[in-house]
Amino acid sequence: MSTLNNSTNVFWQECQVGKVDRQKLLNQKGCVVWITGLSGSGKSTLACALSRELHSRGKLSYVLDGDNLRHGLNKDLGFKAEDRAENIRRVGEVAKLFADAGLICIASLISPYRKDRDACRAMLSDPNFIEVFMNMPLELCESRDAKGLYKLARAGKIKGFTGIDDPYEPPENCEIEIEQENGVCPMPAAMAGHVVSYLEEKGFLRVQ
Ligand SMILES: Nc1ncnc2c1ncn2[C@@H]1O[C@H](COP(=O)(O)OS(=O)(=O)O)[C@@H](OP(=O)(O)O)[C@H]1O
Ligand SMILES: Nc1ncnc2c1ncn2[C@@H]1O[C@H](COP(=O)(O)OP(=O)(O)O)[C@@H](O)[C@H]1O
Repeated sequence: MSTLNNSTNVFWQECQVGKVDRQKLLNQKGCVVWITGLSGSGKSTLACALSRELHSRGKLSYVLDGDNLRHGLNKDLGFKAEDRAENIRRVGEVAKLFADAGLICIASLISPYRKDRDACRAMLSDPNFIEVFMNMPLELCESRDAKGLYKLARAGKIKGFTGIDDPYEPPENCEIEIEQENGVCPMPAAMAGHVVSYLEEKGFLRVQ
């Protein structure tokens, strides 16, 4: 039986130290960089390169990777649509906490359904949710097949695999799109640089 929506008679507790104080301490603004795309599109690679680049600039970030979270927080969830929705909802809530802590939270999940990603966007105030679309062709992702999962999906040994027999709905209004240039995928450092430039331009890497 579901116990969702059972939190009644609970009250919000305020604390004297708030987000603005934490941001001053860190000299940065908390936000969520949400990386979406097919398996093998380079989400984790970008997340790590971005976290490394921010670290080298003295900026505090934390990566929430779909694969990793499914080892703990989300180990009870599978890949049917409602499980993916709950996966995204939970990660959205955790990312919101990290952003409130003043961190640049980097979430890298397939997050294939538009409405689930949009619900996360709605959870945060809009400029603080930066959606990055890894727009890599299925053929490239499948040719990489770092984990051998596409092969298993093609052989029918994994059912409901994103891009094969489960849909991926590309974003319609993402803040950043990473694409191949002349048929070549940008290097990880270049992809990270693209996101860092955006964060810099929008004022997330300082507190005035
Ligand atoms: N059916 C199916 N479809 C897609 N992916 C699958 C599936 N089964 C297992 N995997 C592995 O799970 C990783 C995706 O987890 P996510 O939490 O990011 O998925 S989702 O956002 O809930 O759709 C994904 O990791 P990445 O390759 O890093 O994307 C896969 O390794
Ligand atoms: N920009 C890139 N250039 C070359 N290879 C890449 C790039 N991004 C990712 N890869 C390679 O593609 C594979 C899948 O990348 P990964 O980051 O694990 O994707 P995802 O997290 O979306 O599943 C890995 O072997 C990785 O080294």
